[in-house]
Amino acid sequence: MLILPEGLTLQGTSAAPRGRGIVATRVFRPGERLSIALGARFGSSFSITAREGGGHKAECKVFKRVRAEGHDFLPTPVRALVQGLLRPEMIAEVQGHVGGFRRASGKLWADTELQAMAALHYLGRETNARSLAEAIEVSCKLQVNSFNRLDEDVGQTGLFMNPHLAMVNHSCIPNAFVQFISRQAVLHAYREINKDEEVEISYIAPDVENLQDYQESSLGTNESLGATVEKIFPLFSNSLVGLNESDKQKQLCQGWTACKPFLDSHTPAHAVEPLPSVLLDATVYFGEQGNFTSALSICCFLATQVDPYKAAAPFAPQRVKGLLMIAKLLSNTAPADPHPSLSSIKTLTLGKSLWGGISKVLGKMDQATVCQVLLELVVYYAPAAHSKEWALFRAAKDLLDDIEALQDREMEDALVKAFLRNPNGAEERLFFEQVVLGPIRELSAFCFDVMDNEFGSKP
Ligand SMILES: C[S@@+](CC[C@H](N)C(=O)[O-])C[C@H]1O[C@@H](n2cnc3c(N)ncnc32)[C@H](O)[C@@H]1O
Repeated sequence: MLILPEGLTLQGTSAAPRGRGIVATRVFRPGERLSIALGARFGSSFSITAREGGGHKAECKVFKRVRAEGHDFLPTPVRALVQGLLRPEMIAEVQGHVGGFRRASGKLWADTELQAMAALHYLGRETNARSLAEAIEVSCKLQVNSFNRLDEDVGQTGLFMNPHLAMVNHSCIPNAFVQFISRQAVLHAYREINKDEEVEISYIAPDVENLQDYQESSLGTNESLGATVEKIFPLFSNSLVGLNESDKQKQLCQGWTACKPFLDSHTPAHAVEPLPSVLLDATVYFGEQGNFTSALSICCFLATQVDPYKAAAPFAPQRVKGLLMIAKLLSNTAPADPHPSLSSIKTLTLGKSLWGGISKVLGKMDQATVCQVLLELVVYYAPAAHSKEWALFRAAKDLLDDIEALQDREMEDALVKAFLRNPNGAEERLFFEQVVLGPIRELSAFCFDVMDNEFGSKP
């Protein structure tokens, strides 16, 4: 019997077309936490020598068998299944749709069967029709109900299962989303949720850790890319990981060409894939090269022309990340130098007129004030996007401290504080439009030229 947190109730039956679902019994404000759930972390494929303490005793025997066969590694789905079979109570009430898996694709069913056999083998259990059926059911349950996520300790993919969260149904227009904080999963309202309204998350939203069965590709958080802009780029994309510079360029040229139909149509569709992903990859590419100016104009475009359409809530995690990214890049591009030295090859590859245009905007804008406002927005929205424990929240706080320590900014600081106190006041809006939004829009206008310049011009 599931006992849900205050404000939520379980409705429906597993026989209903959508099965059971979670319904709000009171109003939740946008960004408000609906629940914090502890869950079982399954899988997390790992090197056995690295982390085997602290688990279920029976798992030690599994590790011994794996090692005895000359392996030091158990793939995530098999380890997850081993753990699921050892803790059946965690998944007793969730759906498995075994029939659906059997009917789905040959490969999915063959993988599921193979994983079930491997798990039984390493558990030392006999493989007969009954044990195989049990293992297959547990595997299906894990695939239907687990969140696919990275393990922050080891940086590898694992699964997260919580019986409450497993009851949340999918919507392409969700009213809630899940964020992971250490071992907890936090369910936030994405917009206002009314009493008696069903709580729904998107299983396919790229920014939240997705339910595993719907996740074909993920953005991931591979920290190894973080050498350039203090580990912030990896929060965006990892699809170029492992490629050398020339292959990255080639992949981006292909991606940029694939984007052209979306740009050249009468109604440009900037939030439609592959454009957002290609632009994200391009920021990683430019960032790795130290070409922060190009990365900046793309990030400004994403923040103004893409993210607000992909995620309407201003506290949506990707939007908060985008704001911090712009602030970081601005601090890497200041002060603007109208005559870049010959040594700044990456800047010169932009071409004289493009560089001239961007540097003119950088030269006339008040970069410290823009940074300060963006960082204040990050600090304001981060708790609703995630929590105050979010690395982005702390990074923004640290940068804000640096800005506040700057000398001779009393007037600018007062304007920022006035805006924060009353963002809808006429003068304050004007300040935001002219000092912050204006330059960001101007920088975003160079995005396509920057892309054309590096990845091929318009046909
Ligand atoms: C994580 S479970 C959600 C809880 C589930 N309804 C139950 O009763 O256990 C995912 C399963 O719920 C059902 N489901 C979730 N969202 C749905 C939707 N929008 N339309 C139809 N079925 C949905 C599908 O059967 C899916 O495999």
